[in-house]
Amino acid sequence: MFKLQAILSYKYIFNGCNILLYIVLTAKYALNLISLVVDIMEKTCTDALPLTMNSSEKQETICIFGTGDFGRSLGFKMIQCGYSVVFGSRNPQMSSLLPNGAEVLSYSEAAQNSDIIIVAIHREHYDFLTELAEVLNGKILVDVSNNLKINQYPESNAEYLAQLVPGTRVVKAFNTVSAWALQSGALDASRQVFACGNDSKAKQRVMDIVRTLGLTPLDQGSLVAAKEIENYPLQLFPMWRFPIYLSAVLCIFLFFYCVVREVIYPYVYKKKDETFRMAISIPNRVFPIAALTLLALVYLPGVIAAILQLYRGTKYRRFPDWLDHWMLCRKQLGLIALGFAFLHVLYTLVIPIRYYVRWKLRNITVTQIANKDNPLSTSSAWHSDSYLALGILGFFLFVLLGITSLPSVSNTVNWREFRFVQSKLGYLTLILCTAHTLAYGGKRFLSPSTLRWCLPSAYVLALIIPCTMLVIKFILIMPCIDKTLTRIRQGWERNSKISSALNGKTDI
Ligand SMILES: Cc1cc2nc3c(=O)[nH]c(=O)nc-3n(C[C@H](O)[C@H](O)[C@H](O)COP(=O)(O)OP(=O)(O)OC[C@H]3O[C@@H](n4cnc5c(N)ncnc54)[C@H](O)[C@@H]3O)c2cc1C
Ligand SMILES: NC(=O)C1=CN([C@@H]2O[C@H](COP(=O)(O)OP(=O)(O)OC[C@H]3O[C@@H](n4cnc5c(N)ncnc54)[C@H](OP(=O)(O)O)[C@@H]3O)[C@@H](O)[C@H]2O)C=CC1
Ligand code: HEM
Ligand SMILES: [Fe+3]
Repeated sequence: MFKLQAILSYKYIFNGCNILLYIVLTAKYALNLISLVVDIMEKTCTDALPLTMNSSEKQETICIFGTGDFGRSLGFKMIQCGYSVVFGSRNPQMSSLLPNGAEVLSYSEAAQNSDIIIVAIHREHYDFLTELAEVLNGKILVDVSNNLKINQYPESNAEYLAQLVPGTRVVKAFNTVSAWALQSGALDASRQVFACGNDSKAKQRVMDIVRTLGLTPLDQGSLVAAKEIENYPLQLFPMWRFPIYLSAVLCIFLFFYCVVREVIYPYVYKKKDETFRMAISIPNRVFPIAALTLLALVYLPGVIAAILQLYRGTKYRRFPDWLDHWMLCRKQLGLIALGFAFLHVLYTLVIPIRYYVRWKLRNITVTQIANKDNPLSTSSAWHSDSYLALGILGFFLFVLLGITSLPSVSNTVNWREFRFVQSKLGYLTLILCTAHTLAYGGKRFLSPSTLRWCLPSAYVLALIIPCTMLVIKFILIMPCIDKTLTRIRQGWERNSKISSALNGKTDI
């Protein structure tokens, strides 16, 4: 008994010691943690110091020519960021519209105050700058101008400015940010500022200013790039145009195809009014078919490119323009396809609450009650469950592809991971969606009873491109062909081998 008590008290003491030790250790870790936090805070504070010092250092004077909308907005932003701003104007009186703290002088007086001059004037009014050539000599002129039309002038505005005042160093920048966004602070659109110029020091200084204003400079090279930069704000979704036209044409064609089969045909033969199908049934054919076809068209150019490379025996020859263009708008094609797949899923979700479907179900129930002998068909249950499961899995991967194409996500994965998702999982998505459609068709596939005016069911059309493409892809990944293709992609050339062999023969 005593022994037991002794053991127990020993155990308590031991436990007490353990707890004490635990408290001491916790306190020690807590102290360590606090000192670590203090360290980090001190470090952050000292790291923050140069920033505050920088802001006092950057009391640089910038001259802005033109007191119009853009000049004023840029001046406002620059003063906010700690620069001192001098405006050059035809009428140098201080207007209430100009930002507080700015100075307004005549153009030539203003130019003498800074070696960076932002020309916030329309190109049509640049002529007077030739008179200021002497004052402007050696200075950095920043051309911010835009045109009203793409390729409006033979040369870019920035190159024109450089020709007009040859002694200056012209840099193109800021044309992609709007006056409104600069002033309201709501830079929702784009923070990117494309910059180009022949003098790299001048370009770097302008890019430093861009950075200080909280924008992101993107170096586009020499002044030759100015034309492209000037066209950029005038373009309206250039990479989206072809995918949008293509999907519109596809949807219109499919819609009329289904109307002929499912509305006009029953009306002509059975005098039945089935026009209500145009609201949900037909769109729920058009959208999934368009989604599957567009998804196949995302992967088709890769297959065509591979065939071309195999045929040519080299990767060093350019693809035809149409293929290049097609390759470049695959992302947009894919995202439109994803949009259509979403529509298909939404239309599918409402199927059970449709009046027509409920009416049909009621009728089926009544007939079932009449002839009670209607056992569960396991094969039908398998059929419907399997095509639905394939659709759900396909849709899941489709959404995954869409998520990885968001810049915030794609920036966090490396190139190999991105290719894996986009290429490998992309093909898997295509296989699952094609299998979903094939399984949906089931035994009815190509059965003559489904033909109406010789037109097959719409989903048969949906399968043409994906199936053809998958068969070709399957052939391309056969080891013998894949090996040649991989060698070609690694730089091997068939002709150079033949020619070197020939050279070898002549040598002998
Ligand atoms: C929802 C959705 C979102 C998408 N988002 C994006 C996106 O954000 N960004 C994007 O780029 N695409 C996106 N796509 C499009 C598509 O997923 C990708 O373009 C995908 O990489 C295509 O895979 P692929 O295997 O056909 O082509 P790739 O892997 O690009 O190959 C195509 C062809 O390029 C050539 N090639 C490939 N590698 C080499 C090499 N090393 N040397 C020489 N030639 C080579 C070959 O000829 C090859 O056949 C999206 C698609 C969908 C459905
Ligand atoms: N507004 C915007 O959102 C953006 C504009 N830009 C570019 O910025 C430049 C200025 O645009 P914005 O401020 O909107 O235009 P505004 O018409 O509002 O201003 C232009 C300014 O140019 C000066 N100017 C000099 N000479 C002449 C002249 N002969 N006739 C008329 N004006 C003259 C004027 O200033 P003063 O009276 O003081 O002499 C005038 O206020 C343009 O090249 C434009 O393409 C670029 C990106 C966005
Ligand atoms: C959650 C995912 C999905 C579900 C639940 C689903 C469900 C369905 C259903 C119920 C049908 C039959 C529609 C009808 O009777 O008219 C159908 C057909 C079809 N689905 Fe899906 N689907 C899904 C995803 C997808 C995806 C991602 C694609 C392709 C990109 C796709 C392509 C098709 C096609 C082409 C048809 C045949 C259309 C027709 O001719 O009627 N589905 N799907
Ligand atoms: Fe395009």
